[in-house]
Amino acid sequence: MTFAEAAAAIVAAGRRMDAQGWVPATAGNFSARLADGTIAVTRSGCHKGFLGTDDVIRVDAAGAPLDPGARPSYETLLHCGIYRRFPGAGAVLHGHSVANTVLSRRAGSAIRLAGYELLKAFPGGPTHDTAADLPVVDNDQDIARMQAGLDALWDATPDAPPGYLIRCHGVYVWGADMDAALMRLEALEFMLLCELEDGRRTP
Ligand SMILES: CSCCC(=O)C(=O)COP(=O)(O)O
Ligand SMILES: [Zn+2]
Repeated sequence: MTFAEAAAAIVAAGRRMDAQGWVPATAGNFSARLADGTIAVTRSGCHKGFLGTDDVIRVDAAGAPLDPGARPSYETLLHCGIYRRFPGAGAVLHGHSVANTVLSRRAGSAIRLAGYELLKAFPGGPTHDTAADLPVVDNDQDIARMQAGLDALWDATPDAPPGYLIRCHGVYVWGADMDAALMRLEALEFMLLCELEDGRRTP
């Protein structure tokens, strides 16, 4: 994928996520892996529903901007951590929805999603009759330290699903390309909203 293609896909993903209310204020960040191993990632601090292609920045695999004056997402190292660990990851999405934020506040170290038809959007075969334990990690303003915790988690759980929640913060999801990442994110947010609604009805 070229930088221009990645930037266009990132801008479109931002509009789509904003339409769902998943990137309030300046929340969220998105990226795509480029053919040469560098990464296209959103600029820090802008509204992700109104991105232009000049709000997409190129960084190296360690997160350093190729243009030293550019300010990539504060959470760029989490994107780099996903690309480093998962060679099949081509795009990463991060959003702050009500469902993922509320559920992560109540959760322990994982949220079990079981029996949903939409689990077919995740690895594990073409069946709903399965479960995914979505990791929940504590929020930390030290992003490198948070990534070190995620690396330890993935070492211990190599079959973890392609996503995780950060407590009281948001979700990260990835896929082979932007369309696959968006499909997973939509499936995951749907299931999380079901869990939230279910919890509201349960006394
Ligand atoms: C107001 S949102 C706080 C930062 C954050 O969690 C986020 O997703 C956006 O940060 P970025 O640096 O990528 O704009
Ligand atoms: Zn965030």
